[in-house]
Amino acid sequence: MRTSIATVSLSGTLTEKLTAAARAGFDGVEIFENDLLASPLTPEEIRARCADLGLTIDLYQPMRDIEALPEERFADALRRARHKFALMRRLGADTVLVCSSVDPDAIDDDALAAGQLARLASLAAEHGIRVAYEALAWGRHISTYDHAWRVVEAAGHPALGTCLDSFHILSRGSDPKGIEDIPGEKIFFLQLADAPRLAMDVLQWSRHYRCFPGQGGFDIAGLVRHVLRTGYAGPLSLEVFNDVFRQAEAAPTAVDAQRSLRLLQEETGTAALPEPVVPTGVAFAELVTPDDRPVTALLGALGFTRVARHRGKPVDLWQQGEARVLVNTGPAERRDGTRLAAVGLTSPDPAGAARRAEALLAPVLPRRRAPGDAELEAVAAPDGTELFFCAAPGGDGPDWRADFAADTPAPEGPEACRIDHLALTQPWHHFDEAVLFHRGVLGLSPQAGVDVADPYGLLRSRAVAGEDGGVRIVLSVGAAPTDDTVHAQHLALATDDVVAAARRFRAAGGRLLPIPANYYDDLAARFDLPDGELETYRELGILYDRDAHGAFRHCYTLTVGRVFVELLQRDGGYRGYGAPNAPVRLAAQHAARGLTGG
Ligand SMILES: O=C(O)c1ccc(O)c(O)c1
Ligand SMILES: [Mg+2]
Repeated sequence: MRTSIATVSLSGTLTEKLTAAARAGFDGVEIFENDLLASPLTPEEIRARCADLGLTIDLYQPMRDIEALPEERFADALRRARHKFALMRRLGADTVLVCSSVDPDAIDDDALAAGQLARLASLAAEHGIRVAYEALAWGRHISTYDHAWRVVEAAGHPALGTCLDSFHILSRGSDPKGIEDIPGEKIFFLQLADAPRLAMDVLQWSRHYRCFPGQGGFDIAGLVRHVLRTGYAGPLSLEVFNDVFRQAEAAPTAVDAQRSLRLLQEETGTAALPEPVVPTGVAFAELVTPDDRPVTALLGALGFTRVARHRGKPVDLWQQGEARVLVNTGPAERRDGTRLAAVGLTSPDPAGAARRAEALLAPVLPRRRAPGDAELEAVAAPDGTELFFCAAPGGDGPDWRADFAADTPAPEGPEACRIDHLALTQPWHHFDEAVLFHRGVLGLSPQAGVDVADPYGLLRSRAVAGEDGGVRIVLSVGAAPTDDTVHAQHLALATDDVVAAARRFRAAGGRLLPIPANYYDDLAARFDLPDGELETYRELGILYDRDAHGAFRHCYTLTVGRVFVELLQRDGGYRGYGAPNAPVRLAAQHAARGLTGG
């Protein structure tokens, strides 16, 4: 199906919006009147720009407060309409959206509304224009889609149809099944927006919190299926009023928008994508650093050993148990402090995973490889993290480990150690995009989001995970401006005995994040822990949590550059990430600023 986007969904000037929409692969746009009014381009120039970019103008909008008016006010509305229709001719737009009246003088009389809409449609038809009538969820007398359709049907004019907007329909709790009672050719336009489930005034909710399908709590695919059953053949068009998108750069927002529509088309069976290939494990995490000493001191104290060196690049492989960390001191990376730059994901089908990522507009990374290096498929996540799709050992596809010349066999650790999860801080404009990306591109399932109080702000976080917990990524975003040392990325290592691991780390010279005594006094009140446990946790700075499945113990190293390490132990199938402890951890990290973990 054709895809379209309303210019109001993107930030910038009209020209910037059009360029971003075209580059992201949209076929058309809805031109918002305010964008046109503020543009230095004439309607003819806008039309030419769209044509050059390969975009059709699918809708011009909105026209407000037209129907169910006292006769003298309606005459004035028709005068306005004549001007708009002349403008639309210059623009080359043939469909106008009329939204239901919010005018205090509007009369609660469906016959009057229908009669006036029919007269408006006659005028439109003289200009070769069609009128798509939409019920605003907060319309004065007409606020539901079925009511708007009854009025359109009563008007009985061929140039008058309805515009369905998923937000207005679902925010009111209307049953979208009734859409199937509308003939497809009378649905002149379909606007799609999702939204988080919030208990608030519907106008505020609509104007500030809409998001792209798949990013909120509405069943947009279900609604689209009803629309498709009518035979609707127009575009799927996104109309998203959102305060964050207004501030973000237009180009990535347009890509996020197009990705959301591709996923929606897959879900509704209107377009196919390469099958999702869910990663089964973390093959490695890669740290880039301008100075490897603090990082290698940290890894050494944690029990890692340098086991191999890349044959052609300044990259070392450090290993402990099943946890593998690459330390990259490559010259290209010298500008930034130490950070988690790449993740190797074990994939049952690396080439298939890359094909899906590409079809969903993930930038495919140029291969920085020397002749003879394994040909790894890699794409960039929205935050710039490089994701490498790695074959399982012995599986199909190139083996990343073949690029490394072993210098030491991996030591047998005293207990198992593996990468439990990676926590990646997102640029704050791209949080919802990041969640949709990890779900849609990688096939990971989002868990419930949590908001964590930070002494100086708020941390929003949401985990995405594979079915079996083999891959877990915690996406988070701090209130801007973000403090890199606290809202750093982290690497969480699971062990079978976190107390022993913490003691060994300290004995090897590592420093753990100090946790305030008040936390332990409270822990004693919350949980009846066996004798001696609390004292051990207090001594080491171990935090504790429990859920319906089991217990969780975890502690943190100090931060090196923009990275720190969490040591953790999951018992009895504990599913979370210790969220109740996050406020204390963040406060402790603020208090520890200036101390360094390396
Ligand atoms: O918020 C509004 O006024 C508004 C305008 C036009 C639309 O299509 C819409 O859904 C909402
Ligand atoms: Mg709308």
